[in-house]
Amino acid sequence: MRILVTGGAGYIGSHTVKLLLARGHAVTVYDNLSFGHRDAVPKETLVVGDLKDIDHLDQIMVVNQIEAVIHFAAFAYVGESVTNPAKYYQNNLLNSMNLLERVRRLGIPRFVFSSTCATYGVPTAMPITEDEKQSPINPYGNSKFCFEKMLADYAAAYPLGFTALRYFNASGAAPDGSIGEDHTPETHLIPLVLQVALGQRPHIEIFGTDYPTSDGTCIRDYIHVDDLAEAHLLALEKIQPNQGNFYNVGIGRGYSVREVIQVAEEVTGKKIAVKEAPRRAGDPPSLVAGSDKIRRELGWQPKYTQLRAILETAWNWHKAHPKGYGDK
Ligand SMILES: NC(=O)c1ccc[n+]([C@@H]2O[C@H](COP(=O)([O-])OP(=O)(O)OC[C@H]3O[C@@H](n4cnc5c(N)ncnc54)[C@H](O)[C@@H]3O)[C@@H](O)[C@H]2O)c1
Ligand SMILES: O=c1ccn([C@@H]2O[C@H](COP(=O)(O)OP(=O)(O)O[C@H]3O[C@H](CO)[C@@H](O)[C@H](O)[C@H]3O)[C@@H](O)[C@H]2O)c(=O)[nH]1
Repeated sequence: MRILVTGGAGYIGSHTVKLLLARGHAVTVYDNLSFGHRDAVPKETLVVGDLKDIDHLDQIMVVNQIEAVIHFAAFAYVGESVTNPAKYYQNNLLNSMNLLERVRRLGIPRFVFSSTCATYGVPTAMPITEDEKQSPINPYGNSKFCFEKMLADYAAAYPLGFTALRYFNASGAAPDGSIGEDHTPETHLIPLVLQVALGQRPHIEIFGTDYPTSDGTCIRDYIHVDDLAEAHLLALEKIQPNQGNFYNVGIGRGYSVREVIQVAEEVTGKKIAVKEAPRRAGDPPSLVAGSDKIRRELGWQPKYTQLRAILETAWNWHKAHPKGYGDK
């Protein structure tokens, strides 16, 4: 398939591009490199461009005879979305909407969207199934939720098929050590913990120790980035015109912030200093995936089911690339 990957030079995008290429697809990456990295993708695949330059993007889709779009490009910091919602609605909703409209007009039949468990807000039951009411508690989650609705309306009215994958917490790195997680600024728990292990930070702050969880810290479902990548390939194969599907993608087991730190100490063999800090705005206490639907309907099966194995791949990447891609 000839596939456009927006945000393909980013963390999850680059791992998906690697898998798409390995499976013989023709890939065009469209990324403005605001967070992505030139070295994260083969240079012949990369078009540097911004989603808001919609005519440029349209031209790229026409020239490359695109048959499917995987849409990763977005801003993804939950905390920042609370203080700067405009930035999130502009990029994640308005720019996405413009892309979707061009996709429709060009008659491109397949669209895969990076959604998130942040669309559920504070769920009523755990693990979270796709039937859970979506009630986001931060602007980031709202921006993704609105776009899901737009996709559903488009698929009902037009010959477009889509799959929205609601990722839980992406983590880990390619096992061959070639690509990994490098955000500037870094706000994600696992890379920050590993930066402490590398001696690049004095301690990790634990955001909130009074949550209604087993040890008072937030619980998340950490899913290996290659297992996420595989979900995109399976989704692409199954998309049908006029149909839309929503799937949770997680391993179905939650780890608290303290547990992540403990496993990181085991994997790295280093003591990780911690500092207890107030809660971060917009964080739900616990998010764990019920992913039966994607297992059943797409035959998806995570290869990484233990945090330890996930952290080992992340640690390999961070040890070998202490400055990440070194371009920011
Ligand atoms: N990381 C997670 O745990 C997680 C969980 C759930 C959902 N998601 C979603 O998955 C997607 C990818 O997340 P990620 O962690 O890989 O983030 P990332 O920041 O590494 O990747 C996003 C990419 O999009 C690009 N981009 C952003 N705005 C753009 C624009 N206007 N034009 C062109 N390119 C643009 C960035 O340069 C970057 O390369 C996002 O949509 C995010 O919301 C991520
Ligand atoms: O220095 C830190 C950083 C994070 N946390 C906590 O660790 C957990 C995980 O945080 P983080 O790694 O920042 O991920 P999330 O905020 O859960 O967000 C990620 O996962 C979401 C799905 O859960 C996605 O939608 C987002 O795009 C993605 O950034 C949260 O409870 C944080 O409060 C800390 O305690 N200290």
